[in-house]
Amino acid sequence: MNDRRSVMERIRGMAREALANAPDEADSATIRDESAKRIITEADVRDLEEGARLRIAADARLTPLAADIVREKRIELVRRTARRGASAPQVIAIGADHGGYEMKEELKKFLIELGHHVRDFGTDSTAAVDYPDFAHAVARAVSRGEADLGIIVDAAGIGSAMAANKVPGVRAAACYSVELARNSREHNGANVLTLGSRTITKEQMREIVRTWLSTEIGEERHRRRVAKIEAIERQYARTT
Ligand SMILES: O=C(CO)[C@H](O)[C@H](O)COP(=O)(O)O
Repeated sequence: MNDRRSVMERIRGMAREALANAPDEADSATIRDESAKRIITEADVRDLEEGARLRIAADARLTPLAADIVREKRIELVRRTARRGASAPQVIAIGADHGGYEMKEELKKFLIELGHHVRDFGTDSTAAVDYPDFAHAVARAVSRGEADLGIIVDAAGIGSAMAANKVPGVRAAACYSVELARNSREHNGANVLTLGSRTITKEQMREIVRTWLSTEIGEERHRRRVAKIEAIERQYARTT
């Protein structure tokens, strides 16, 4: 039974990945597709014609020279954005305190249904614990690259965000709605989501998580601002 379920999950995951990678109708006129690259260099753009369209990954960066050529030749960059609900399988670290334990268990089932790999950092019951311990464990996994993203649940979702945001490289956002979830990814590149089990229903949790996972950071201006957040972090980083 478990084998059958895991085969079904893998098939669903592959279908989602294929959908996410399929070209958009609107992209059929794209002259070149460089969406597999994270860095677009001069070599990728120099032979494109004036006004050409170039399809690139949502989080791709352009070297200064490539950016100059794009500007000069008025090349249209078509950034690829993930379709709603169509995120590729990822490793997601999850955690909760006693107030978030039950919702964390629902969340775990939901993430597995979506085809993601879950690393559960506890807690494992409704016995009272301290949320910073669990928020820290999830945030550290994201910071070290042991998980792609993290989701933490406590009663309000606020304390866990505060704790997680102390960990270098973590941008945790407490989201109470689908709109905030989308905004936290598109504008702020949030890599940790915190939820308040007493502020949302299980159905809202699923919609918030689905949206959060299937939204990527958007336009150049948002990435520039996130880079500034990172620069502030570096400014205060201890060297000893
Ligand atoms: O929401 C939280 C942090 O943001 C905690 O879940 C909340 O503070 C726990 O409180 P209590 O010990 O009274 O259950």
